[in-house]
Amino acid sequence: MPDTATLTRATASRAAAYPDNAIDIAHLTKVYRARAGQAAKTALDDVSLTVPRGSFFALLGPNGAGKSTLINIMAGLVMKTSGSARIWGHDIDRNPRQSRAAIGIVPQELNLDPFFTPRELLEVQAGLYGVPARERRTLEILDAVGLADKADAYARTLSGGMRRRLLVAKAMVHTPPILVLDEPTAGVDIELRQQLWSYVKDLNARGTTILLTTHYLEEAETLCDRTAIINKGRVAACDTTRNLLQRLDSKTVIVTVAGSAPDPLPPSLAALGAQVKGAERDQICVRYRPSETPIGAILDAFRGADLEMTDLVTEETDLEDIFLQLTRDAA
Ligand SMILES: Nc1ncnc2c1ncn2[C@@H]1O[C@H](COP(=O)(O)OP(=O)(O)OP(=O)(O)O)[C@@H](O)[C@H]1O
Repeated sequence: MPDTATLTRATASRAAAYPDNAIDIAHLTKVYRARAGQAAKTALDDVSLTVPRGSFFALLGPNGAGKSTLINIMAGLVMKTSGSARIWGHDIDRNPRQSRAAIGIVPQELNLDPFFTPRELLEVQAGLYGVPARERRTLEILDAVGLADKADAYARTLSGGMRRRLLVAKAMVHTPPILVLDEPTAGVDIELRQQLWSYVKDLNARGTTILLTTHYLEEAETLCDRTAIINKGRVAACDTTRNLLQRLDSKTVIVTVAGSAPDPLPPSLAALGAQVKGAERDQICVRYRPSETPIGAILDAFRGADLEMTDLVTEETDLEDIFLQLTRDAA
């Protein structure tokens, strides 16, 4: 039977192998130095955030918010000014090799050597990461991203969507527990986008932690369980996507009426801030806070106004509303 010391050692090594947080960033600041007539630029300003192991995490922010800087620091490509970052439990300063090995990065740019075939590219990449030949999964990975039949085609003959998927494959050769995708679906058509997501979702279901930056907020909303919004180098919000969506406490009800809406609107509807919309002026919209106004009270106001309702829909707040509000508030 193993003794207590052995058990403790085993537990400790399991904890190191499976940290609670895949990424732990504390008080990270990056100032790009002034040069060639350009002033110094603070790209990250005291950023702290954690990405729990196994999560599908969205990192959102407008252009220039600091997302690429953050990713590049994690990948060991950009030097931080201050603060700390741990990748899969490895400090990027103290254990740079281990922290780099724990992460696979799919970059924004389609930077592939045009004279290599996908098979060669993955083999070279596996070599760079020191993956022994017998442990390489070149064809399996190419198959997973739908490129098995292009294994021996020159990269320059691949379409933009295929190159994007090849970059995902390249980031996966060393089987990192964390995959970072920087704007992976920019310029990728809907079908290929879905194919890419089905692969990435599958990776996540099998335990890979995913960090995604995207401009497609609906992608973040449907795929990601947690979301951080960064703006001007600062974290404006970081929460479960569901909590963020509830944060605005705002919904809109749109009622279509027979004929067109009366002008002016009856006082009971005007008091709710109702607005008339639609080419036929037959839609009356009311934006409300569900925590303050029950939907029943709004419907009562419509009934009281003696309008014939022919249709009714409610619209939830989406991530775009939250994103706009948070990035506008900080502007
Ligand atoms: N090498 C650099 N030298 C000086 N300033 C830089 C450098 N790289 C980035 N910046 C500046 O730092 C800020 C953050 O840039 P970063 O590329 O990290 O933002 P981003 O959120 O990734 O933007 P995008 O969505 O457009 O890629 C920007 O103002 C940018 O101009």
